[in-house]
Amino acid sequence: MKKIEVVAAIIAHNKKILCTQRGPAKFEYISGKYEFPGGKVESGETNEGALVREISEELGLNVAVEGHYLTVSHAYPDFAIVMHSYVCTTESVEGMALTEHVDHRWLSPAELSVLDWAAADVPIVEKLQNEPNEFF
Ligand SMILES: Nc1nc2c([nH]c(=O)n2[C@H]2C[C@H](O)[C@@H](COP(=O)(O)OP(=O)(O)OP(=O)(O)O)O2)c(=O)[nH]1
Repeated sequence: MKKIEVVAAIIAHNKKILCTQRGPAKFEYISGKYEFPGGKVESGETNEGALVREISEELGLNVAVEGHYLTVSHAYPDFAIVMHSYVCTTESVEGMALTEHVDHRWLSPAELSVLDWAAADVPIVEKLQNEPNEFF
């Protein structure tokens, strides 16, 4: 089975977390799901470098990577992912513009479960809801 390595940003701002929604996708189990923005690591990149690049491309935001949060392995029916999540902060969200997502929400950890998350994200959402953090 194809295996991909992905980095994802838990962007904290004013004690809320940025949640982004994918548009229509090839696989129904990914289509329209909420996720943490990010993407695949390119060759020669560090995880942190890939994350800063992806967030700039997808959202026009300049983020600082504060630290590793949780790595999740998940097998979807057609491919498997290893996803490394990192807590990120940004000084300003002014001028944020979604280039790849169809919706975004800023939610507190307790509110995250109102969204329909990609399956691989569920362990991250659960950790965010169960463990207090200085950022949100
Ligand atoms: N960025 C991100 N991707 C996630 C999350 N959860 C999850 O299952 N994924 C999956 C969806 C995608 O199949 C893959 C991320 O790859 P990607 O964002 O680079 O790209 P993609 O497959 O949409 O696009 P492409 O570059 O292959 O055209 O990981 C998440 O929280 N963030």
